[in-house]
Amino acid sequence: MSGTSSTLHPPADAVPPVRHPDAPAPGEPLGAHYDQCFGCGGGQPHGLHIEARAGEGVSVTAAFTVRPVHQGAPGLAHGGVLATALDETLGALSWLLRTIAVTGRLETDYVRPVPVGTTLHLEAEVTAVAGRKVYSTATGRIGGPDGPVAVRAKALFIEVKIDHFVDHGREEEIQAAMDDPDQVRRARAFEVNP
Ligand SMILES: CCCCCCCC/C=C\CCCCCCCC(=O)SCCNC(=O)CCNC(=O)[C@H](O)C(C)(C)COP(=O)(O)OP(=O)(O)OC[C@H]1O[C@@H](n2cnc3c(N)ncnc32)[C@H](O)[C@@H]1OP(=O)(O)O
Repeated sequence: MSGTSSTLHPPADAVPPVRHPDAPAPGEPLGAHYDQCFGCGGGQPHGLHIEARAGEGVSVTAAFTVRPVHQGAPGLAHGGVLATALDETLGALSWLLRTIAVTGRLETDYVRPVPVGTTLHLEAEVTAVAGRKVYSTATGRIGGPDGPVAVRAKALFIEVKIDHFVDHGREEEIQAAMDDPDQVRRARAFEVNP
C-alpha cells in the first residue's frame, strides 16, 4: 500500500471540478502547450512527445512511448522520466479547466518496471478544486489502455497567471514565446476563466 501525504487530500471546502464550457470535446487532441516543452513539445528531440486528448468530465488520456534516450537501468525507463509523463498528463488537465496551473506537489508510485519500447497509456483526472488548488490523480498502464498499472500519481497543482512565466522564465525564451503569435494564442486559451 502506498503512502499518501495529507497535503494531497482536498480540504473540507474543496468542490468538484467543473469542465469549462469551451473545453475541447472528448477525444479531441489537446496539442502541445509549448513547442520546447520536454513533456509535450515537438521541438525537443529527446522529449517525451506526449500527445494528450480530452476525456469525459475533467479528464485526459495520453500516450508516451519509452525510447532508448529515456533509460535509467538497462532497457528500462528512468523513474524521473515516468514522473515527467505523469506530470505532463496531469498538466494537460488545465486545458479542460481553462486555467493555467503548475505542479506544487507530485507523489508517484512505481508499481511495475517499464521497458524501453513500451507505450505507457496514461489517464488523469481532476478530483477536487479549492480556490487556486487543483487536486488530481493519474495512472500509467502498460500492455494496452486496460493493462496493468505501472505508475500512478497524486498531485496538487496551483493556479497561476501568465505573469508567473514572464516573471520567472529566462528572458530569451520568454521573448521568443511572446514573439510567436501561435504561442501567445495557446497561452491565452488557458486564461479565459471568468
Ligand atoms: C505570452 C507567452 C508567455 C509564456 C506562455 C507559457 C504558456 C504556458 C502554459 C501552460 C504551462 C503549463 C506547464 C505544465 C508543465 C507540467 C507541469 C509542471 O511541471 S509545472 C513546473 C513545476 N512546478 C513549478 O515550477 C512550480 C514552482 N512553485 C511555484 O512557483 C510556487 O511555489 C507556486 C506558484 C506553486 C505557489 O506559490 P504562490 O506564492 O503563488 O502561492 P502559495 O501561497 O505559496 O500557495 C498557494 C496554496 O497552495 C499551497 N501549496 C503550494 N505549494 C504546495 C506544496 N508543494 N504542497 C502543498 N501545498 C502547497 C499553499 O499552502 C497554499 O495553500 P492555501 O491557499 O494557504 O491553503
